[in-house]
Amino acid sequence: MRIVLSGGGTAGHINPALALAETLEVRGHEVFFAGTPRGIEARLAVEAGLSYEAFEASGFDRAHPASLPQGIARIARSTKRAVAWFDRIDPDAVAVFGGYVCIPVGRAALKRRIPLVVHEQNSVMGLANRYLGKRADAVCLTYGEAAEGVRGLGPTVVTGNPVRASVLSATREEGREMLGIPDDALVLLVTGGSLGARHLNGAVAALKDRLLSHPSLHVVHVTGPKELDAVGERLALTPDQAQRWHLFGYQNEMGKCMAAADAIVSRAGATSLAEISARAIPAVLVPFPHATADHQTMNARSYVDAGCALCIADDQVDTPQFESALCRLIEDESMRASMTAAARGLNAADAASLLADAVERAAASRARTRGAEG
Ligand SMILES: CC(=O)N[C@H]1[C@@H](OP(=O)(O)OP(=O)(O)OC[C@H]2O[C@@H](n3ccc(=O)[nH]c3=O)[C@H](O)[C@@H]2O)O[C@H](CO)[C@@H](O)[C@@H]1O
Repeated sequence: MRIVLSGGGTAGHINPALALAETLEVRGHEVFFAGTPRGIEARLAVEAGLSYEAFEASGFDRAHPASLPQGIARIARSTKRAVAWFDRIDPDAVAVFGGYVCIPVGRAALKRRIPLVVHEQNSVMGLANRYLGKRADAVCLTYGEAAEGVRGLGPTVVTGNPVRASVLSATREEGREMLGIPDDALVLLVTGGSLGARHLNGAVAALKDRLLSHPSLHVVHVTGPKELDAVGERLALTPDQAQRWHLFGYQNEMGKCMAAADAIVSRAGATSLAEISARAIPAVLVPFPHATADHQTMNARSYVDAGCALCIADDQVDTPQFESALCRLIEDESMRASMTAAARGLNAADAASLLADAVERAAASRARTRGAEG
């Protein structure tokens, strides 16, 4: 079958689509990716070897009211182009993962009666997914609660959030070799998600001396592409300290970094959480407080309730509460062991497979319709 995947804006929407693409390709399907011309998806999907088609799409910027008619006109043009593209490649199903680019791609699927599957990573549905989900053949969820209170959604199924093979299969040895970190060191990974988190970066940097007072600790600090220089300046690492504080802007080998880590400090983006639980890494989570409907705090809840993470509110990261949570994570080996045990199995290990099943079911309904028409 020929399947089109679409998602854009941040890696949190894109990487689950890439994980699904891996499974669909193993099952013998041909996969295409539709994203924007300049978004991060253009790089990630092409690096993953997928055939890429670009469509302009943008949201509404409240500070610039003129962006609304411009955005609507752009979506109308892109929908028309996506319809023409579908007429050429004749896909059996379209699966969308969130981000504005999904609106023209999803609308084109509906116009051409191509089965549409929506995947929502978060505990609260995003705008594009909510809009398309009402007419979708299947709405696949990571958290069942995401459908609560959303009227008129298509049939829902909880699949979990698919994790890429590179994250699942990386080994601790590979990770440590890539980072140049000895086997007996304790490794703390710090990440603010694909865009980075300035506040969290600053709070961790402020604890530099405290953290490095642990003689065996190495910090792998993935700052976000735009934050690297500022964090570097703030840390002002001496050559000796730089041996144990490994700084990256965007890390292409996140799977290896996770495999190398004994503990993690992270925002609570849904895709990061799926990866953290798939690798069962003890975590301190600091949800981004301004995410739509505070969905990161809700994403984090099940991990905290299950006992595999501590959660610190963003406005507490400059207080002793954050410092003591971090020190506990590093120093309390038995707490880490019980967090690891609790994390195993929290995110459905078969999420990619369940989602691929849902896409295949939707695609098969089109094949049946074609058969009946023929
Ligand atoms: C500010 C905001 O609204 N963020 C949203 C965005 O976050 P964001 O894009 O940050 O998404 P996540 O934190 O969930 O996932 C980040 C993904 O990027 C990868 N990665 C990250 C950094 C890096 O240097 N290299 C790398 O490969 C991670 O391994 C992971 O696969 O999408 C998520 C999933 O819909 C939402 O839950 C988040 O709320």
